[in-house]
Parts: sequence; structure tokens; C-alpha cells
Amino acid sequence: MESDLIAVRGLRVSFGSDAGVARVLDGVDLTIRRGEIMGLVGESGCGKTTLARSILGILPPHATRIEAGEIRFEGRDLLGLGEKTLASEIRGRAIAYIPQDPFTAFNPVFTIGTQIDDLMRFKSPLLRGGALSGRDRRRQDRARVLELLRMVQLPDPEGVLRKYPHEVSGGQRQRLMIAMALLPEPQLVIADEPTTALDVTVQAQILTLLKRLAREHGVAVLFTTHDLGTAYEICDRITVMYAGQEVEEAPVASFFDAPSHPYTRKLLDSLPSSENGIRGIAGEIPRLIDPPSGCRFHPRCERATEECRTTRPPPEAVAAGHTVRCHHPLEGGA
Ligand SMILES: Nc1ncnc2c1ncn2[C@@H]1O[C@H](COP(=O)(O)OP(=O)(O)OP(=O)(O)O)[C@@H](O)[C@H]1O
Repeated sequence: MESDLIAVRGLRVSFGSDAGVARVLDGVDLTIRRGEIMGLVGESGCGKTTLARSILGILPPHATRIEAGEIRFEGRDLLGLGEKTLASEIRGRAIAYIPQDPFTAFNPVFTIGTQIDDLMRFKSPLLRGGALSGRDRRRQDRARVLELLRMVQLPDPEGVLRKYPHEVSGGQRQRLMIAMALLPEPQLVIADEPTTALDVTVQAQILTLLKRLAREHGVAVLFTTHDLGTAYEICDRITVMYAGQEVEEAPVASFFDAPSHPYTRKLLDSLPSSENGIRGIAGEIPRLIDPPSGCRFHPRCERATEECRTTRPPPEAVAAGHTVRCHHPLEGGA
């Protein structure tokens, strides 16, 4: 579709280990439109980070196999691009990354200013025109850096540039990461659980900021989280993954009001509430070395039939922009 920025289709990724081969992504589809915030939710180990890393082209090379599929970004299949093109044109430029723990993303022995200068030396949008001298480019970039540090509400931006990463707080480091992600003017930012390392009040501030800046800059965001409350706050649409397969994709309102997949329903029911307390989902997350056939959720699903055991359901549209992979979808969320 015209407005699709990225379309992942049929992606299969496996990791080899002494215990066997784990198919960690098993035919995953994901579509992100220009300028939208897409939440990727699911329990720990369902493959969110692996999908994010596949898009960025930073899967661990050892023992990883991309077995099938494509990742179309603005029409180009990223899986067909060489490392040189990915490094110079895509990663950190057209697609930026905000990691879970911003501390490990900084080099402790250089000031923040030096590290931002390095980033701009390679990824500045001004390099694309190529007409500016090095000095003019640096001067204009410095002005843009200070403007973005102000936008992410860092006090004393000039002072921050002189500091070392350990001299600023965790929340400030994550604000810096947001600024650094936006500086190259990307079309897509991948934010992988960007606030898990922060306390709750700072988390809320950072997420509000990320949403506002993404909107202002017209940037799409792939936001991975296991926290549905957070997804509700900031996402336009949500894709749910279960054990390496996507099972449902919906605009945020239909996701919460009328989930179609029994797993989504159970995820929503497992949110703590004063009536229900904390309810888990019965059964166990499958081992990916030896996953269930057909729909991987079938062993935990009361609606499962023989068809679910043998055949993975194709994506079915249940409403505008809302698709589900289930042979026996819920109607009206129940
Ligand atoms: N380098 C690796 N080698 C082998 N297995 C891996 C590797 N990285 C991840 N896995 C396995 O792949 C599966 C998916 O992991 P992934 O980190 O993508 O899940 P996730 O949904 O992001 O989880 P979390 O929310 O805990 O970060 C897990 O079973 C994990 O153990």
C-alpha cells in the first residue's frame, strides 16, 4: 500500500544451539505505515527483540539463520541489501534505534558531545546534499543538536554536551537517546522497551515526549513492550506476537474494545484489576525448539480444534485495519 513504510512478510528466523534449532520467528507479517506508532506486544521471549533486530540488520551473526521472508522498507527488501548499504543508508539514518538500556549504548570514556559529533559526522542529514564544507556542516549540525536537546527538555544543553555518560541520570540518558535517534531525520524509530530501566514517573514523561516528537517530526515508531498499559498510552496500532508468530493486528481502540484472538483476550484479562487481582494465562509458553504445530497458541486455547493443531490460520480482516490469525475468532471481544 502507498502509505506503508515497512512491510515484513513471512519472516522466518532461527537460532542454533547445542539443544537444537529454535525457530524464533515463524512466518511473521508486520506492517507499519508512515508516521504511525506501532506497538509490538507479547510475553517475554515471543520474539519482539528478534523482529526489531531483523529490521535493523543486527541479528547476532553466529548461529542465526534468516530462512525466509522479506522486509520491504520504502519498496526495497532490506534482506537483499549488503552490509555496506545497510550501515551507510539505513541503520541509524533511515531507521534509528532506541535501546532498552541507554547506558550501554554510550561509550563511557568520551563526552556526550564527542559522541554526538561522531554520530553527525556519519549520519547528518546535511551530508545528503553534499554541498556544505565540513566547517559549515559542523556549525549547522551543532545548532540542530542544541535545538533537539532543548526539545527533549534537557536542562543546560551546552553543559550536557561536556559531560560523560555517567554524569547524567538514566532519564536524561534516555532523552539523549531520543534526540540522537531523531537527529539523522529517520523515517522509522525502533524503540525496544525504551523505558524498562527507568522508574515509573520518568517512564511516563519519556513516553509522552517520544510520542509528541514522533508526531511533530512525522516519524513512524515501532515500540516493543510487554506492558499493555504503555502500549495503550502511546500507540496508534498494536501487533500481538505469540511464540514467534504474529496473531493479531488492530487499531488501538479495537484492540482493547474488541480483541479477536483468544490470546489477545487472555492478555487483556491478565492485566491486574481490583475485581480480578492478578490472573496469569493457564499453560506454558512453548519451547521454540519443539513448538506446537499449526497455531502455536492451540495447546493453551479453549477454542482449539483439529484444524488449529494442523494449520496456521491465514490473516483474516475482521474490521478496517484489524486482522487476526485465528480459525475461531472471538466476536465483539468475547
Ligand atoms: N542469540 C540468541 N541465540 C539463541 N537464542 C536466542 C538468541 N536471542 C534470542 N534467543 C531466543 O529467541 C527467543 C525470542 O527472544 P527475543 O529476545 O526476541 O524475545 P522478546 O519477546 O524480545 O523477549 P523480552 O521481552 O524478554 O525481551 C527467546 O526464546 C530467546 O531465548
